[in-house]
Amino acid sequence: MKQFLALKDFFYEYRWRYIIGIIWLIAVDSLQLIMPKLLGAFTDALRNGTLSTRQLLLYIASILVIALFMFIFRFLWRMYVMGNARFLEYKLRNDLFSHLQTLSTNYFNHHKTGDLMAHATNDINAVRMAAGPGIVMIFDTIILLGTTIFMMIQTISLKLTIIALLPLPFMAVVTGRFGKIIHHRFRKAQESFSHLTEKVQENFSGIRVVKSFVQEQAELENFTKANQDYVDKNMHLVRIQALFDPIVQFISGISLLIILSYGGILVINHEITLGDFVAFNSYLGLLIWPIMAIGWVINILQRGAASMARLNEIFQTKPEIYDQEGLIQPDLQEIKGDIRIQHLSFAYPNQSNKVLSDINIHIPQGKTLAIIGKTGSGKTTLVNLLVRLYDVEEGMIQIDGHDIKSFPLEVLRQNIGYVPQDNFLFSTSIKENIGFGLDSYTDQEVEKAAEDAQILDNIQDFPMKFETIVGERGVSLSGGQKQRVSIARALIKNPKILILDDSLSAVDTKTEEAILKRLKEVMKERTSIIIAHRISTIKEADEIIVLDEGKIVERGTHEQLLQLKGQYYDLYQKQLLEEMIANE
Ligand SMILES: Nc1ncnc2c1ncn2[C@@H]1O[C@H](COP(=O)(O)OP(=O)(O)OP(=O)(O)O)[C@@H](O)[C@H]1O
Repeated sequence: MKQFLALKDFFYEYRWRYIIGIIWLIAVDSLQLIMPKLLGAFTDALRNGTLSTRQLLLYIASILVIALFMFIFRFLWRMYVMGNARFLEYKLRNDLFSHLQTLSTNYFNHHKTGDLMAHATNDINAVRMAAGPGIVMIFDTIILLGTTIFMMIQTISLKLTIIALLPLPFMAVVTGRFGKIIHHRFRKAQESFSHLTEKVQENFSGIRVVKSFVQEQAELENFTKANQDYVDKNMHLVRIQALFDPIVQFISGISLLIILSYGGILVINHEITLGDFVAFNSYLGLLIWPIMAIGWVINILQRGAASMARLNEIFQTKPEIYDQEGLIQPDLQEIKGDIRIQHLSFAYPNQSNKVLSDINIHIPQGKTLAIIGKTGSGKTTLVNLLVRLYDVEEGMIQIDGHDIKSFPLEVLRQNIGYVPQDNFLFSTSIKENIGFGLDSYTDQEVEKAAEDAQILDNIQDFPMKFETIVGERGVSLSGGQKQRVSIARALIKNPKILILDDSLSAVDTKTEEAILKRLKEVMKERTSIIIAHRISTIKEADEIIVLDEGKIVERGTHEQLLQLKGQYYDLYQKQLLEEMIANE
């Protein structure tokens, strides 16, 4: 249970709510104990024929008042204790989300989104159950068991109590065992459900591929299989749940049988009164729940502890990229944009082969560097290192003469406008997508960024203009429109460094020319890095480097590279030929 130590601050902060909740719980339990005695006295008075109308009314009034107070106190303890559990759930989920946000890209490369979602739902839920119903059950079980048994022995009969309670430990064992099996089967059903939803989600987001490959029938069969599996797992669960109730009823039935037979004899022998017999019966009814709860509470706490252990593991994971003490210079709050890369070599974490080898580049402030090269040659990796999605191990990247690790991470990233290759858009309006990186922005700023990215005309043509919702991952926009919204999102930050990773590949050459012309204007004072496969995108750059298997194999201006008659020249010739054929 040491896993819960991580929550000690929460329990301390909310201790009064717990204490007050438990006081209300004790009040409910105490009132519950009066009921059987009242019933017993009522029965005796009935049997002896001494019950007057006034007394009858008094009994009715007492039962009503007790029931009313129990109603109020039950409401109160639930509000306090269960409410606390909800606060804990809220805090844990928030903490988890904000911690996950700090973790590095590499962490997400190795952890599936589905697993992270499971932590955020199932694990947090299990901890909530332990911190709410779990705690209540512990107290309730102890209080009710202790006091009820005390009342049975003290006010009725020790012998009858011992004999009647004999079958009940079996109930605790049965509940514990059943609880485990039910939980296991429940988990299996949950997993099957996750698989089913994953299938559906994938099918719908990939619906264009499914349709164009005429795979509807095959997909339907896959879905039916997954759906069948889900129903099978649920039937498995229902079977065990259906067995559980009758077994509990059976065991409590045995106790009842003992009371009827042995208690009956005691009444006949005048060792206890008929009222005692009735009261004893009611006490036994009160015991069923706490005894069942022993098994449940053990399961709930075990499950909560296992989930807490999984969450603790995430909380203890440190981000790989962070502001390192000793390296960081907090007063570096500005970036001008002079970039120098020296003897940079890089391999991805836990990989032996180098993706970049001995890279040396200098991009003076305001100049443009273009990177071209085959797929997989390391272009994206190089810019990922510049925005510190990964950290450099060998060699150095400097901005304005300082190692990039000396800049606070936030300053570094705020000053770089990065348009990544995948152009991820959020399923919200175009306006919010463009303003994504800013705390506040005006409509004019959004329009200006859209204009600079040459997307303003397109947006004006949409009926909802900037309020157009782009659909999940931006599906309702064309590839080229998505790219330009992503560029606008980078430009609105007014970055000192702009990085375009293959960001113009989906626009036609005319639009590309227009964007580049505009960008030239916008980026006059800024440093730019443009990655592309098309020479038309990069030929105006101040320097072009050609990457091949992580090494710079050629470098210079467009003209210089053509004169080299190497890879760049070959590519240029090939693209010229393609263009000619396309124009014919
Ligand atoms: N997260 C990663 N973990 C391990 N290897 C990676 C990772 N990302 C990329 N790589 C590998 O690094 C190499 C360079 O990839 P990179 O994405 O930098 O190439 P690229 O030149 O940008 O390619 P493209 O033009 O297709 O975008 C590739 O061999 C790729 O498989």
